[in-house]
Amino acid sequence: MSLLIADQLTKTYSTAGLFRSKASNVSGISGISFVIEEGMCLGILGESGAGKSTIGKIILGLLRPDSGSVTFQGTNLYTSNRAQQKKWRRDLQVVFQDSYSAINPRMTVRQIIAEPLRNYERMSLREEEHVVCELLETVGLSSNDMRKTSKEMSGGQLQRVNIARAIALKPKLIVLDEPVSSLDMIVQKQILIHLNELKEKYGLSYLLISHDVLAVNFLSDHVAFVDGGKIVETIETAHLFNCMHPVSKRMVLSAF
Ligand SMILES: Nc1ncnc2c1ncn2[C@@H]1O[C@H](COP(=O)(O)OP(=O)(O)OP(=O)(O)O)[C@@H](O)[C@H]1O
Repeated sequence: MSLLIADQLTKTYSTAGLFRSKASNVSGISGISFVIEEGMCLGILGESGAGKSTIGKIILGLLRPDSGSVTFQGTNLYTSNRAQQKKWRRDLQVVFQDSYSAINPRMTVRQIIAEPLRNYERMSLREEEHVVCELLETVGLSSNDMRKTSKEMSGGQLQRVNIARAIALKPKLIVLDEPVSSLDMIVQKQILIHLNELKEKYGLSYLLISHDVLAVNFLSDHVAFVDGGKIVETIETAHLFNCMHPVSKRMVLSAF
């Protein structure tokens, strides 16, 4: 069974025009279908306005599609009952682009990472501290970082904290929404290498949403190119240079 199946997702945004009485429809996404298998990374690659964030929000259960379905571990996200929702919220995690805004600045690193553990696991404070230490080491930070707040960390360190939090409950799938876009090149590479190691170590699956061909090329097994709200081409990353669609070609050629 595939881990996640997105089937014919469509979302149209309507905005009421300032001087118009009728609502006017503007673009969104249409007919978006893809599958993510266990242990695999699918990259969703597209230019600004292509529809990437809309797809990400729908997959995370944050934006109901007009039509189509998202099936995660055999459960339809938008018709699931409370018990099923609790399970998929645990197994489906996210790392966003902007590590600072994703984190409450008053919380310590320990509190940030422990939050999902407190929501889902019953453990003593001592056990919690032990797990947080292990998670910090897993993402290349030190247990001494536990008492720091986000203000005392760099963007790259904070993105590692976000990753530690995302893997704390041993999820099946992580949506990575432009996870390295706000970081400098060297830190980008470090984080991508780390995400790849975690994928191998824990058999994690990723949905990598990005405009960055190099990041997608590094981490993904398959790439779906999105343009104008539609998937225009899906290929194995190993064959990236054989892409056929003009938009895919333009993106690939401009990156290398
Ligand atoms: N809340 C909204 N109201 C109206 N239109 C929207 C809304 N959100 C997105 N859109 C439109 O839907 C289309 C897809 O937007 P989306 O944010 O999914 O693209 P994107 O690929 O994530 O872009 P970017 O990389 O710039 O964030 C765009 O044309 C955008 O203008």
